[in-house]
Amino acid sequence: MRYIEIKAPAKINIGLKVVSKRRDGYHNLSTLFYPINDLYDVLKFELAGNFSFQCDNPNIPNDDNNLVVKAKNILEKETKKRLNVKIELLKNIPSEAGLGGGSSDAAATLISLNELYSLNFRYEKLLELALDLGSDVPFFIKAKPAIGKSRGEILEQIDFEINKPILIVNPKIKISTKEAFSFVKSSNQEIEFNNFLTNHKNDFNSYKNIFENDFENYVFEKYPEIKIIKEKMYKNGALFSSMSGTGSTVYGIFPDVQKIKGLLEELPKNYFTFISTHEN
Ligand SMILES: C[C@@](CO)(OP(=O)(O)O)[C@H](O)COP(=O)(O)OP(=O)(O)OC[C@H]1O[C@@H](n2ccc(N)nc2=O)[C@H](O)[C@@H]1O
Ligand SMILES: Nc1ncnc2c1ncn2[C@@H]1O[C@H](COP(=O)(O)OP(=O)(O)O)[C@@H](O)[C@H]1O
Repeated sequence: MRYIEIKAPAKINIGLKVVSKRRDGYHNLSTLFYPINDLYDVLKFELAGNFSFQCDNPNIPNDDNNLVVKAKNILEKETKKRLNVKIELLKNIPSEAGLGGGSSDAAATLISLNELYSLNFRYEKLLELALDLGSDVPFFIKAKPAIGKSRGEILEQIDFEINKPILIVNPKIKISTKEAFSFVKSSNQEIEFNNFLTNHKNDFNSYKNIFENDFENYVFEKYPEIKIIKEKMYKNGALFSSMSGTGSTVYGIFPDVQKIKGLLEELPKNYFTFISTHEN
């Protein structure tokens, strides 16, 4: 095999509690990661005479600071092999948006190069390498709905599917994850996902009582425009709405696409919007 093309999906966080601050500077989290399979970046890998990397979005780093290049470098260090590969990245997922785009690209690179070069790294080893690249990266190795603990690397996959359309709105406000963590207050509370979902899986209306995002307080106060998006989601019939990750993306689960169309009319035209109907 000389060529691999792969889709790197976005994620949303359904509930995101910052449980406690750790000695290593990171925070323990309690969240449910959910992949958005129909919103994805595309990565192309081709064996070549030397290494090259190209990204179609000029606002994303195209050097060693790109998580794709970092993932390639980590594999070179681990295997002590030069990986002469031509990589192309086509971005669709907004960045610094709480949708995990860069993390997903990094995971897709680990998976693809493992296959292309027959490196034979197993799932557990890939998870370890992924965590060195970022807290969100381990989830994307499988990209299946999972409860995340610790920094996000302790993953419990669960049988969970949202069978309703999800509207994703990004107001193009960039939020640094590091900055958001520096302002957030730890709650010392974990979300009891398994208990709750056993009885309320499809009862999206009841999610708002239990699935909170601890970053909303700080982010909504700094950028009231983001809070307004969530309010508009509910006003237009969302069953559940929340900010994803550290923002600025807000998503809403709706009973039908018709209600979403009404809301789209009300949103500024420069916003990024996407309706996920869960197709691949
Ligand atoms: C908050 C989450 C929730 O899914 O999503 P995003 O909003 O970024 O998408 C993630 O945990 C983000 O993961 P990721 O974007 O990989 O973060 P990292 O590169 O590991 O860390 C960036 C910075 O955020 C802080 N950080 C991150 C994760 C964590 N569990 N505790 C932290 O304190 C640290 O200050 C770190 O230096
Ligand atoms: N492949 C990539 N795609 C997007 N951002 C990247 C990538 N590689 C590195 N970055 C950097 O990572 C940061 C944001 O990553 P991203 O995953 O888009 O944010 P978030 O986790 O908030 O969704 C930005 O500072 C960006 O410059």
